Amino acid sequence: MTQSAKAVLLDVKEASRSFGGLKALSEVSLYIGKGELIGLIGPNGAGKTTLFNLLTGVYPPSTGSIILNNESIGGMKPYKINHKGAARTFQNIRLFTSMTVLENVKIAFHQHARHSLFTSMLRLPKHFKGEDEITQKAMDILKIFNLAGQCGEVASNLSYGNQRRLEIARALAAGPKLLLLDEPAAGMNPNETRDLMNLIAWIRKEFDLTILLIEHDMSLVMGVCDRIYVLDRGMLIANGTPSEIRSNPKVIEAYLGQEA
Ligand SMILES: Nc1ncnc2c1ncn2[C@@H]1O[C@H](COP(=O)(O)OP(=O)(O)OP(=O)(O)O)[C@@H](O)[C@H]1O
Repeated sequence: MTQSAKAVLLDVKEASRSFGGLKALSEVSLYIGKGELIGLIGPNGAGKTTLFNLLTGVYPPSTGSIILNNESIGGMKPYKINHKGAARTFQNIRLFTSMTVLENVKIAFHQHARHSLFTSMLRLPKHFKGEDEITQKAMDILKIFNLAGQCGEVASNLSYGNQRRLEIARALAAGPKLLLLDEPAAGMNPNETRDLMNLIAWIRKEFDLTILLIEHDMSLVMGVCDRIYVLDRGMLIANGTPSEIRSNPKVIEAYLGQEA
């Protein structure tokens, strides 16, 4: 796909981020077209999570611009970027572990719900209607992730694989246009990983999503992504289809360097 062939949802231009003397990202430019499923790979410390942190407002870029849906979001607060349509999951799962599975998803809906604090505080009829609607919507999402049967379970009681799935369910509840998944299959066994990848491909279509996926498992990224960006030591060293990336000498060198 060329950049002009499809509407661009995310456009990153020469984004850099330094931490003290360390340049974690160096003038990275990339785009993601609406509806694409894009992989982001690179050796340890390449800057993948830092890029996610810039895209979701954890840190502002030191220089450069980030455009989401034709709007500049670089340096916005995380909740604002979330409202603009970008939701993420984390490398280390971040659930409300003492809340139930259902509550974890409902919280994300509440952050986007229309009923006001005023109606909630006064417990007006509109509040209860809104609450019922949110419970129903949360249950619908949990069903997709096969977690409805465990909706009353405290999140920390779920298996590791299910906690990862719940985190994705929660991100979806925010109604994102762009879903950023940071190693969603980390710690899963091969069967869980395969199921998760099928699910990601399915939700992409069902929810009309654009997805950026960080993943270490190369065969998994190659199998599911339309295009792949490769970072190494903070710089973008390649961009292409899975087969182009597989045979790219710079990519092979970066990964061999890691093993050495
Ligand atoms: N908040 C921070 N303060 C200082 N240095 C940081 C910070 N965040 C990231 N870095 C550094 O920036 C570089 C890139 O880190 P980052 O976590 O983005 O890499 P990564 O590609 O996600 O790595 P991994 O695959 O190991 O998760 C590393 O050298 C890291 O130590």
